[in-house]
Amino acid sequence: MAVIALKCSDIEVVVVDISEPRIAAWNSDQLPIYEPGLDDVVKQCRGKNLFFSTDVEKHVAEADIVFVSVNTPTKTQGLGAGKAADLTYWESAARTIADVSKSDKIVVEKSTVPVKTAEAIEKILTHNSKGIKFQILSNPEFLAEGTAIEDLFQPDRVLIGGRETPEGQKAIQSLKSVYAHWVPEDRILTTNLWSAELSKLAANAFLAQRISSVNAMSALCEATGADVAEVSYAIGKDSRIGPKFLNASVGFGGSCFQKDILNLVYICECNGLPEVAEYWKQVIKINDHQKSRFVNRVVSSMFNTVSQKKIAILGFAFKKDTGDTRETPAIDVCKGLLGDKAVLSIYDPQVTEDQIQRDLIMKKFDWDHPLHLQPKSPKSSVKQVSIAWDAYEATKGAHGICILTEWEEFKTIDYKKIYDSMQKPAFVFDGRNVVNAEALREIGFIVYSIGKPLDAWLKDMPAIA
Ligand SMILES: NC(=O)c1ccc[n+]([C@@H]2O[C@H](COP(=O)([O-])OP(=O)(O)OC[C@H]3O[C@@H](n4cnc5c(N)ncnc54)[C@H](O)[C@@H]3O)[C@@H](O)[C@H]2O)c1
Ligand SMILES: O=c1ccn([C@@H]2O[C@H](COP(=O)(O)OP(=O)(O)O[C@H]3O[C@H](CO)[C@@H](O)[C@H](O)[C@H]3O)[C@@H](O)[C@H]2O)c(=O)[nH]1
Repeated sequence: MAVIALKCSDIEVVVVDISEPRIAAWNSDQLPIYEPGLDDVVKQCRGKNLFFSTDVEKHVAEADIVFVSVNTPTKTQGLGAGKAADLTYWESAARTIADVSKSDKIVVEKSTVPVKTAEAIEKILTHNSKGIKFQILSNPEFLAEGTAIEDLFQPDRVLIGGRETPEGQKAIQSLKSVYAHWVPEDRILTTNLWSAELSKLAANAFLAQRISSVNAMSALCEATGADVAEVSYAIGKDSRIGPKFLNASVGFGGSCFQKDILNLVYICECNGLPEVAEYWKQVIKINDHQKSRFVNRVVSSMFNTVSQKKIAILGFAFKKDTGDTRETPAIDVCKGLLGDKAVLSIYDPQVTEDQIQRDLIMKKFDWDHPLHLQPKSPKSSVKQVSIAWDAYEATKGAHGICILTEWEEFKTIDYKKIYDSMQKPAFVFDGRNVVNAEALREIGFIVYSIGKPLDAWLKDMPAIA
């Protein structure tokens, strides 16, 4: 919304949210999320044509176009628990729109939703409409965190789905004219509603599938002596495959991939397609396998026990350039190591202590609810976990280091200084392939890099899954 405000000075944008602390933060100098370039965009428009408010009803009533970007968590109870999208917040937003509207509106699905959600939303809106006309459009968001501003300034495509009626087509044109302020026309795709809704789930499923595919290969590389970076490079040269999104890792995280695939799996099951559902489920199974394979590698390399050993965790966010920890692989890796009684010292340049403690205690899927509905701070903290201010403090006296986020600073820290302060033998388990393994081996470290030929030490201590 901030980018729309920046690019369309003739449009007034009001962002409304039921969370008071969040809106207060958006109105302050300390924005509630870390995203490169965002501060600058907000500062340029806030108070001019970009406003943040908790007065949902007033601003919805006044708007011509309402973008609904509320959370769509995975259901934790009842029908479809663990898979289906929980549309409680969406339904509540739609009811608010229906209740407070006094003029015709375009309602845009910006949240990622199951296919056919627009049909349900239409029913809620028209049921209470008092003669007011609503047009529903699907306009899924494809930005990635960490590069959100770049992605929004120069999107590969903007996708708008709408009804095939004259009113639907007119609404599509209205939304298209917003993006046309800065996006070339040939990058604005228009489709029917269901294609737009499904394309979002399909895009994330394909992207996640690429990572699970390369991660599956990484296991085979370790077993055979192949190097996953060389394999990725070689296959990426095939223009049909392409070079992007082929980095092996400790596993994918983030608020979208797992949730959206589970949602896709559920939709397949509901449509009588169990084989298709099973196919997509494998993407998540491989991702879970990759995380537990990493934990097993750490434990087995360190004489099959990490009990009471200090392990430094470098990086907790789900990727670099964000403070977001939703579904970060670091949660499962840390829980796995804690299960083996390790003592963890965690450092991440953008994640707070409170957030890390909360993540290690929170139940699966609980993170995806509005802030004020989540537990405020952990009832108790995980005692074997401490948070460090930098990589040197985190690694002091440690037996091993796990690199779980690819922050640039982890490439340039002084590993000799770190080695000297650690217990010996000193281990580095690089879950993001960011370090120069050879240089670290020369210092004296035993190094494990995902999908790379194994040190003699590691070969002698196979990780049994
Ligand atoms: N984060 C991403 O990079 C990304 C990218 C593409 C799509 N999406 C999708 O966008 C949606 C939102 O994701 P997010 O990461 O911004 O989630 P989020 O949890 O950070 O934000 C959702 C906000 O909606 C507010 N909210 C809930 N119910 C409300 C209501 N009835 N009225 C007003 N506000 C309400 C919450 O308080 C919260 O601040 C999800 O469907 C997600 O899948 C997210
Ligand atoms: O080669 C790669 C690329 C990514 N990742 C990991 O995959 C996860 C997701 O990364 P990324 O897709 O870059 O970030 P997200 O912000 O989750 O963005 C995804 O999810 C968004 C929400 O739906 C979509 O809008 C974006 O298009 C889609 O890329 C992260 O843990 C990455 O570290 C890898 O392990 N290897």
